[in-house]
Amino acid sequence: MELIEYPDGEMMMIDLAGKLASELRQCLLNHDHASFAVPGGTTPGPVFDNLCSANLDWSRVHVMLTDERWVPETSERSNTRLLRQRLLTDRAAEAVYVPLYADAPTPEDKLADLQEALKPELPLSLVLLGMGADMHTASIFPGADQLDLALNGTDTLVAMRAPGAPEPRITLSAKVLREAMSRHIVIVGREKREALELANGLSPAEAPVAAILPGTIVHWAES
Ligand SMILES: O=C1O[C@H](COP(=O)(O)O)[C@@H](O)[C@H](O)[C@H]1O
Repeated sequence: MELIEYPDGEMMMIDLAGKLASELRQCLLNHDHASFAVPGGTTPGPVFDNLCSANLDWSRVHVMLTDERWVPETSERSNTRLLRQRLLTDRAAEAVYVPLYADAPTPEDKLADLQEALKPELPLSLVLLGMGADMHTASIFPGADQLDLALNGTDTLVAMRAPGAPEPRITLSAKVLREAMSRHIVIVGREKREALELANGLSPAEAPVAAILPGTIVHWAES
């Protein structure tokens, strides 16, 4: 893992958006499209605000989430809602959106269909991830019912429930995240920095983020 420390969060979000844009441009030079997975939650909004106006051929960028909470887009908890409001706007409105949610009572109802739709996107070109203070990344949570499948299985997507997650989740598996061509994590705050350092010495079963740290660039700012 490589750790980049920034003097402040605003600078980090601008710099990281620039790095992601330049990786996407580079990828589009050599491929017909780029598959780009991004997190939800509270952290990535400002990265999206800076990235959505980047000058690149967004019509050849396929954007998807690393994980989704199984709630409709009308919910404040919907990661898709965040993505539509903050990333798939301005120039990035031209991007192709690959959904990780469909209207059905449980993620298991749509798992096979969503997984099928992801096939042409693999391996992912570029992944941006978040991390919780409990050391989960995407929706791979410690103590989750399908943790072993998400960490060690060969499926692309895993549906799961976890003590730390208020609703059912669907998540890209550790295998898909590890096989991505390029991987970044963005975190803010002392608590998450300490969690990251702790995770570095733990097993993925204890600290799921540890499963994808090797080869990952972590971007951190204190506030
Ligand atoms: O629930 C989630 O949590 C993680 C971390 O979120 P944050 O609010 O602490 O930044 C996020 O990366 C993931 O996509 C999301 O579904």
